This record gives sequence, C-alpha cells and structure tokens, in this order.
Amino acid sequence: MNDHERRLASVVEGVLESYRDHGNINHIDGNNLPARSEVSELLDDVLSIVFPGYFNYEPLDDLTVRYFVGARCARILRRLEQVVTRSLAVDCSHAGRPADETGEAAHEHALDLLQAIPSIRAALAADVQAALAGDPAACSDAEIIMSYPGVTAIAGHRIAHHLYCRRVPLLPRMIAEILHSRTGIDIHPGATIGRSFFIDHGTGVVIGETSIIGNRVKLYQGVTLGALSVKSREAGRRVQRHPTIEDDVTVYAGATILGGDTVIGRGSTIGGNVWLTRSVPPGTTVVLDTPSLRFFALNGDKNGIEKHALEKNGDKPGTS
Ligand SMILES: CC(=O)OC[C@H](N)C(=O)O
Repeated sequence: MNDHERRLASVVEGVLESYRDHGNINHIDGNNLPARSEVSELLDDVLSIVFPGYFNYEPLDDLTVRYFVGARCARILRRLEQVVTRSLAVDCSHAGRPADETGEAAHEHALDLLQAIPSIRAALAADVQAALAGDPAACSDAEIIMSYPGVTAIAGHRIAHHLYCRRVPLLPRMIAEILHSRTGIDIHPGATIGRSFFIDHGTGVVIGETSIIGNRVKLYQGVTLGALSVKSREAGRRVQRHPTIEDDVTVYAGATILGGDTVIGRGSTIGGNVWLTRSVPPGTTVVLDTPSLRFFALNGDKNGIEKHALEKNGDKPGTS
C-alpha cells in the first residue's frame, strides 16, 4: 500500500467508525428508500391527470385524453406501488416488523389514490375559482394553474393529505417538502384544509400538522399557523398544536397565529404582521398598530378599527 492508499483506507475506516457511533442517521438495512427524484416525477404524473393538458407537451382532445389518462394511470400505479412499498418498509424496519406484506398494501394505497382523483379535482376546481375570484391580478384559470405557487401547493397538499389520512408513512411528507422547495410554501400533509382555499403570493407560508382551516379562507405570504411551544413527540401527537381558522377568514402577510386552542372565528380578518396566541370571536378584525406595537382587536366594529388603524398608520391594515 502506498501512502495515498493508506490515507484513503484510513478515511474509509473513519467514516465507518462514525456509522457505528451515530447509527440514527444511517440507512444500511438493505431496503431501498423512495428516491426524492422519483417522488418528484410521480407527483408531476399525478398533477398531469389532475390538470389535464396543462403540464404535458402533447395536445389533448376528446379522443386522445382517454389514452393519455389510461397510460398515465398505469404509470402512476406502478410508480406509486414502488414508492409506497419502500415507505412502508421504512416503517416496518423502525418498528422491527417484517416487511413481507408491504407490496399488497402498497397496491391498495396506489389504487385508492387514483380512485380519489375525481374528488381531489372537485376540491381543486373550487380552489382555482377562489384564486380567480380573490385576486384582481389573476386573468384566467390557465394563468392560475400554471403560475400560482399557492395553487401548486394546495394541489400537492390535497394529494399528500389523502395519503397521510390513510397512514402512508414518509411519502406524504416527501411530497410536502418537494412542494415546499418548489413554491416556498410549507404545508404539513396532516393539515386539514376546507373548500375554496387560496394562498396569494405564498412565499414563506407555514401551515402546521394539526391546523384546521375552514372554507373560503385566504392567506397571504409569510403567514404562519404554528404551535405555541415545542412539545415532545409523544405529548405533541395526542393534542392539537396548531390553530383553527374558521370559514371566510382572511389572514394578511406575515401574521403569526399560534396554538392548538387558538380559534379565529368565522369572517374575521387578521392584519399584516399580527402575532396572535389567543382566540378571537367571529367577525373580528385584528390589526397591528405599528407605531406603538399594540394590538387592536374589536369585535364587530370592523369600520371603527380600520379607521383607527388608518389614522394611526396612515396606511391600510394588512398588505396584499
Ligand atoms: C408549524 C409549527 O409551528 O411547527 C412546530 C412543530 N414542527 C410542530 O409541529 O409542533
């Protein structure tokens, strides 16, 4: 062995020793993990049948769409089976269970997701409509579907949430993080989100695992629906850690709403940069009085509070 080879051998020994010392970040049990790139491609395949014609080069018409959907469904089924099998195997290995029945379970999960596409599409049709109705800058469905990060995020979320609710491990979170890196919007797949949901702009939005969001809710960039304190995994899993946002609420840019007991009552408006850790009743407008950093929360006096904020700040509450 020359000096170069000796040094290389010693480097390898050092790395192997670190594997023995820090086993929690090794995956050396012989099972393949789902690759991030294949999950990303799988997500694109699903999106291509959810929004047909928008994300594929071949033009579709009444005749070709049937063959397109057939071919894509077959490919999604095969790819999903593979990644779900591997995801289930990771869970089995953590729990010390044999992974012998994962293939059959994966087949069921894959079929189940494909069967859910029509209902996922129904929800997304309402989300796209909410974007068109809620943003004067939006010109068409095509513009929204092809360019709005909020719509990409909610589309992927509705797919990931379906898998999460059926207890598919790992994969829903991988989908969520792929969407996070594509859009800047971080929605945990566990979050429950109602109909006609719209995130405008979107960068920096964080929606935690146990958040519950009602119908016709609109969020702007930088909104956090977060946990009030970090709990241990065991304690945290049993309780709601993130807020409930009731129907018809708008939350403006940069607002932070925290805690599992925090309920934003229906029809409320939460202004830009507000920090909120307690509930507000229906119809409340909460704005940050910037000069003195005090909150104004008035129930049912939307005009009064907005006027006050205008007088104080010389600007509109919230930003868009
Ligand atoms: C969004 C958020 O506050 O997350 C905090 C932590 N990851 C939890 O889920 O409790």
